Amino acid sequence: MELVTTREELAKARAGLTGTVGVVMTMGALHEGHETLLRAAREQADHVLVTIFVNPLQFGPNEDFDRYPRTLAADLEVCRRAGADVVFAPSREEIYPGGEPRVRVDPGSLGAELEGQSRPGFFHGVLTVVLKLFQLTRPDLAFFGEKDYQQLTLIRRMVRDLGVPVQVLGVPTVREPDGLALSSRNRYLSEPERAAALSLSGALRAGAEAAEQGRDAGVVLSAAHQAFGAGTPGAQLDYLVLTDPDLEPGPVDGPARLLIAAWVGSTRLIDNMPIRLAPRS
Ligand SMILES: Nc1ncnc2c1ncn2[C@@H]1O[C@H](COP(=O)(O)OP(=O)(O)OP(=O)(O)O)[C@@H](O)[C@H]1O
Ligand SMILES: CC(C)(CO)[C@@H](O)C(=O)[O-]
Ligand code: BAL
Repeated sequence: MELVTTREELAKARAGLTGTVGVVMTMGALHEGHETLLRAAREQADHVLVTIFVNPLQFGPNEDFDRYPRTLAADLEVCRRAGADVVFAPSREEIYPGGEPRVRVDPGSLGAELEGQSRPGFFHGVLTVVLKLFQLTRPDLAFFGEKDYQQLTLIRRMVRDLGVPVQVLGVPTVREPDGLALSSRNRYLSEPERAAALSLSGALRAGAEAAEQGRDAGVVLSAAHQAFGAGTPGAQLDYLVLTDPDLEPGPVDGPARLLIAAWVGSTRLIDNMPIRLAPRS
């Protein structure tokens, strides 16, 4: 496995990869969720390229950019174990040599909703760096987690709308045995906060169960709200919504997605689950 930190080194390493290349983009602090993405890439592409970059552009002024966990040595071990060929871990200057870019990718109206409402500019930052990393790594396949479902949806839209020559593949969310979605930010949680964080997956599970019992969208959503309220105290709801699986506006029917975001202490967590509503008669 080769570690490269400059665009020039990356270009050389990329030129040496013959066959198909799968990319896994990360902000480091790798966990079993990332490893699952790496394994999916290993299985479906001839070569695996991992990027590790904590992208300042997607953090708001009062967010956790400075304290975001940076664990490069351990991350490289995970990448090696998962069979990555190349790891690109650039500095901020390497990605943004002229300072922060003035031209950014516009995520459209969905970029201002849900995550975008609480994190203004977040998706401009995400899509801009993802597009840049696509250009630098030139992958055939790109793997993103469903845990960040709105991000995955917007990356698919960008690829389609801007004609980026890459196939985007979504990987289902990896969870702890008790249901908590793995996330690098789980490291911030104290023990009582970790218990309160279970309210997110608990709410989604309650919604999914109501849907399995044939309940309509309104009942599914209120079951999820009730379960959230009944969880260990300490989680503050940001949003809990039931939407179309492509996050398109309009009535929901059949396949749908339940999405949640909540604050647990000073940590903001997100989660989501696929839901199948009985067709309305
Ligand atoms: N539990 C998970 N299951 C599947 N994929 C995941 C999971 N957690 C993260 N990913 C995916 O890994 C990729 C890199 O994500 P990132 O490095 O931001 O990790 P993260 O755990 O989501 O971090 P954060 O806590 O900052 O949200 C993204 O495509 C993300 O969706
Ligand atoms: C896609 C990504 C690597 C862009 O910085 C980031 O948003 C993430 O880790 O999900
Ligand atoms: N996991 C998505 C990146 C972020 O929350 O900043």
